Formats: sequence, C-alpha cells, structure tokens
Amino acid sequence: MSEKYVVTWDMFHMHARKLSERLLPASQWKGIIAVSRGGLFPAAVMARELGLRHIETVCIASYDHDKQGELNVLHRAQGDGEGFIVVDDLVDTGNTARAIREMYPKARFVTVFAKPAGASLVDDYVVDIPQNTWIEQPWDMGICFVPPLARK
Ligand SMILES: O=P(O)(O)OC[C@H]1O[C@H](OP(=O)(O)OP(=O)(O)O)[C@H](O)[C@@H]1O
Ligand code: HPA
Ligand SMILES: [Mg+2]
Repeated sequence: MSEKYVVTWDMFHMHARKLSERLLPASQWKGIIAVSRGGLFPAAVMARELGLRHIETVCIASYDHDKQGELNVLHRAQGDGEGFIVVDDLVDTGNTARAIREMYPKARFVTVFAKPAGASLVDDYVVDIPQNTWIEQPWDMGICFVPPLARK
C-alpha cells in the first residue's frame, strides 16, 4: 500500500457513534454480531449507544498484519443474522464481507471504513478510504516520542 490513513481513538469513537445513530431505533435489533477482532471495537461503542447487551462474535482471520492469506473461520454465531447488526471495523478487498454475507444473509452488515473494492458489499459505512491506502487502527498503535526537528 502506498499511502497510510492514521485513525485516533477519538476519531474512531466519533465514527462509531455516527454509525450507531443511523441504526436507530434500537428496538428493531436483537443484538450485535462482532466480526472479531476488528469488529469488537465498534461493537462495544454501538452496544453502549443502542442499549444492546446481546453480543455475539464471528471469529475470522485473514491478514497477518498487512499480508492477506486464506480466510479462516474459528467460531461463528448461530443463525442467519435476522434481527442482528453484523459489524466489522472495515471492508477492504471484500473477501471477509462476502463470507459474512453468506453466513448472515438476513443481518444488517455495517463497517466504519470502506475501500472501493468492498464498499458495495456492506449496507452502511461511515468513511471512504482509497484502495491504495492502509488504515492504521488505534489499537495497533502506541504513543511514542518524536525527536525535535532541530537537533544539536
Ligand atoms: O475486506 P478484506 O480484504 O477481507 O479485509 C477486511 C478484514 O481484514 C481485517 O481483519 P483481519 O483478518 O486482519 O483480522 P482481525 O480483525 O483479527 O485483525 C479487518 O478487520 C476486516 O475484518
Ligand atoms: N488496515 C488494517 N487492517 C486491514 C486493512 C487496513 O487497511 N485491510 C485489511 N485489514
Ligand atoms: Mg477483521
């Protein structure tokens, strides 16, 4: 990826709140299925905003940091997703999203970020990101010292 898009916790929180607002009224939902691990972060914010306490997971891994590999489903919430919001942090190539759609055809599937190759696979998302850009999520970063520009 040639570009980087750095996401702070504050910005992530703000976007996840915006996504929650679009899912009102909360009474239409039985709960949330978080696509672990990335989807756990927006799921926590959305559960708080929408007053939902039934949280399930579907545990899928496909990337070793930025290297894409085989899709590996380690655990899946039962059912076809009816009455549930399925949430992931982002959709990139759409590989994960395609598998999610097959598993939960009746769910509302949302993400915080979407790149063009996967955007049409989700029902809603908040931020558009170019395909050549790597999203650096706040849970993958830390605060570190930056040396001053003028050094002796
Ligand atoms: O659209 P795609 O190209 O499939 O990429 C999107 C998926 O990749 C990341 O998960 P990852 O597999 O890295 O696992 P993680 O959530 O545990 O970090 C991200 O959280 C999405 O689930
Ligand atoms: N950032 C973080 N994780 C990801 C990305 C990304 O752009 N694409 C797929 N998994
Ligand atoms: Mg993921």
